[in-house]
Amino acid sequence: MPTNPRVVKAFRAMKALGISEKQVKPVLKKMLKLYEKNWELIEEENYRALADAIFDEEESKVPDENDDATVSDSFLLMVMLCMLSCLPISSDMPLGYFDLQEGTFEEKTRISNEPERPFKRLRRGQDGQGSSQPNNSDLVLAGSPSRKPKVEGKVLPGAKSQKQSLETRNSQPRPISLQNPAGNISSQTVSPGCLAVQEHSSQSDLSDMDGTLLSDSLLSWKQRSYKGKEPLLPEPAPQEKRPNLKGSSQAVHFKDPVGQPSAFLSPKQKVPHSRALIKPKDEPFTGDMPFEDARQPIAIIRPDSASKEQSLIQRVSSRKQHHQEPPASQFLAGEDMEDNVPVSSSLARDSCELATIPEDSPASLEIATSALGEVKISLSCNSMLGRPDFHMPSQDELLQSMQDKCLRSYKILDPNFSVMQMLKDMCECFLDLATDPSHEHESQERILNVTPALDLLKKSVGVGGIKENNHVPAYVARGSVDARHFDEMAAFQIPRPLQPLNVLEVVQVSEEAIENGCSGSGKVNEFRDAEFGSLIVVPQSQLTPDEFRSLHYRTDITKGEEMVEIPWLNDVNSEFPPFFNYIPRNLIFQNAYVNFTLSQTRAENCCLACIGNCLLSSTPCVCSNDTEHGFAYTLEGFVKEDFLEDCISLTRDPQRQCLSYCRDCPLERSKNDEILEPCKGHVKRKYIEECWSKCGCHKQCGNRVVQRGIRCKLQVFFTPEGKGWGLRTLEMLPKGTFVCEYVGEILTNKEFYERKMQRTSSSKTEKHAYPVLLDADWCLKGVVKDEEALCLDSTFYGNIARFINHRCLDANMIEIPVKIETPDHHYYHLAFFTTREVNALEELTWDYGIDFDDTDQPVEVFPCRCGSKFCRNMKRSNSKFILNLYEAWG
Ligand SMILES: C[S@@+](CC[C@H](N)C(=O)[O-])C[C@H]1O[C@@H](n2cnc3c(N)ncnc32)[C@H](O)[C@@H]1O
Repeated sequence: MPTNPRVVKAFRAMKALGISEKQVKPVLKKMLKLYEKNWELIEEENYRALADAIFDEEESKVPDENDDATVSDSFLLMVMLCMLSCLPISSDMPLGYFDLQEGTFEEKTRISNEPERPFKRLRRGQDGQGSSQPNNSDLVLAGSPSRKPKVEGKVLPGAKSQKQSLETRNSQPRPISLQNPAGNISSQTVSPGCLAVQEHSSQSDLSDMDGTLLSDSLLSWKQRSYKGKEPLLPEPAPQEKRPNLKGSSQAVHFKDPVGQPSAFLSPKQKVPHSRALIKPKDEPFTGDMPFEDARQPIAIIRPDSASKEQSLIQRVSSRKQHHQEPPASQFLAGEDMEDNVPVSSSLARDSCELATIPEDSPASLEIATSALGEVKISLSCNSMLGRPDFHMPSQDELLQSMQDKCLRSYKILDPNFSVMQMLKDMCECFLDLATDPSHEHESQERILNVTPALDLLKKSVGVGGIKENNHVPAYVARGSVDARHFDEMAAFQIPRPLQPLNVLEVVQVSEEAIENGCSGSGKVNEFRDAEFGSLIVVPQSQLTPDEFRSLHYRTDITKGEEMVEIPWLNDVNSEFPPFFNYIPRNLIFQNAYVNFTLSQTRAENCCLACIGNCLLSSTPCVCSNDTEHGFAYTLEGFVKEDFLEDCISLTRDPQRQCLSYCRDCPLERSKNDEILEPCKGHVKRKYIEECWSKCGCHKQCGNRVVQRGIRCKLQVFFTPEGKGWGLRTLEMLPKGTFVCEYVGEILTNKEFYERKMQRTSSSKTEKHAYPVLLDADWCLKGVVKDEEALCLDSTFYGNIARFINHRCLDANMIEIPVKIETPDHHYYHLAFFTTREVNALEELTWDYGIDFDDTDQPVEVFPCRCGSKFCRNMKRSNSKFILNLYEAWG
């Protein structure tokens, strides 16, 4: 339980709305971070901000169209929220005794076997079990059809008066009625927190409510939350459908659709003893999920809105297609450009609209939309024209400034909040930043980053079809700004085919351009001089410096750091691999305590007396002590079958998997939260111990596999399933083959969280690699110190493993901790070995152990496209899932 009384109060207030602690916690945490623990902002208007944020969170979950209960749930929440604005919540109000009047909102009977969406509000009965501790009852729950109590009552509650409402709430716990299998209604007292229920006190309340609940605020909620969905807000209940207000008037009626006691999988409940929360998912798996990478700009806007009707010629971007189309047209606007670059008539849109915000500020905003729903926003900060102090603010600066402004001015929850106004403010922020001398240095750097790419474009005729004279200032033309030139928007690029690109030539030119100093202010002037009327023309092909590098390392992404070359290939689209610094070994970022000293490795921990190959010795030396039956490797260099199988079953087999729980979990501690969560458990693992420099054996000793580095022929490739880049083998790999190690920066978990928070607060959207915890040892000793609670982050520095994608349960690789230079276990290497024979060209995968339900974890959850029949992020029936699991593990 939280000890902070403000946290308790917040929980209490939300509970009164039928929102469980489990729903509140993650959102409250985020808000505390966002508001820098400014509780006043959270507590304002009876925690309206908090309720709003929770509501948004629920709304953002993948909608299940068939789940009518979801709509009902959300609807109830809306209603309650409206209530909240009229009814102050008292801190000493008993929890959970709001009743829902028997009424007329019918929730359709759930007949499907599908697991339910994790709408937690109706499942508070299970919340108490919500920790991730293994729960024997889970199997039963998972195997049985999930059912949800049917909420019969749907009368909109009323508040006759605040006083009366409070009295009602402060009265004794009231019974709720459960409809038994025979359909009789029996009353029984339900403990607080069992169900989301709604308050009313008398018939007159109801009369009031018919008129009052469908108030503006509720309607605005409705509009906000249920755009385009089926009746979200019922008409005011017709008189004849009004509930019976007699004896049971303060009761909630549930009806179990099939007359069985209801059983639910609470979101945190796990299918038996699974390390990685093997549990059928609620999110529908659809093959047509939008691909993040398919973002494309769509239009050119003429800042001069007078000629807007002729000025917008749009380029088709087919977001739904997986394969991006080759560039079919140039970007242009205005008659003067039409001859220069042909535009496919089929690509032009008839129904484009251009909205312009009135010119009453130093900046103007134009929004172009098409019938296909594509939108382009153009900010024209007119007052910058000709200003000598103009410089380009970074996107981070701009967003941060905008964020501050939102918090200050709007406090986010202003019901009249207008995005248009916000965007106008954004123009103003831009203007402020662009003319603030204190940011000038940074901005210059940014310009330097941009210009080589532009220079290249100028020189490389044929790249994306840009003609010699058609390239223009990409980010500034006559005071108009195109956001794509913030480097955050690098992914937001126009697709260009690789084929016509003469790679060598491009790289040469780019290097030449950089060497010749074709960057910086000189270029800026050149751009300013470019004559394109008042158009913003976006060059069709832009290579960022990172892309230049990627091209350069096309034949070896490791930059020569490994024994083998690892090329990359993209035959799906024209995306380049993300830029990162290739390192073949882990590097300490800053505070991690990793001691590699020779003196630390005591004589009794290494095989000083060995010579040659330890595996050939008649008695295994001390370096095999960590493994039960001698060395872990065979003479051929593979992990031994029994050891490997042991490792596999420890992580995959529900019967064998074993989680241990820290008393004081460093992971939770590192979040620096007011509300400390209990440890979520860490998988117990087996280690391999390799010989090291202090040992007497040869470098080619059979007990030195991981430290000798990558030997397999690998390739980084762009996956066609929408997982981004992946790693595959170009040769057949026998079972137990060492593939590579997970290499990255060694961070303390505190450092990692700080990094994560920075990324969140700066709204960075770049894709990043997955951090892995080095937590195998955390529960074996007492309290792990912060500087010893480590993880590896390969976002900025890493090796080839940063491209390995996740596969639920039956991945073809497994990660095994390998101890090499340090005798203690808080730092170790994480090595990938094949779990079976892997064919040439097969993608290499591992199970990240991710819980797709848990948003409060170090890693960010993604919609899984692993394709495994054990996928934990797929909608499937419980029974089939369990069947698959038992098929796999007997
Ligand atoms: C370690 S990176 C793997 C390389 C990544 N695909 C890339 O393009 O750089 C992890 C990220 O890859 C993506 N990813 C990995 N496995 C996936 C899967 N099974 N389904 C969908 N996306 C996946 C997610 O975006 C995840 O955050």
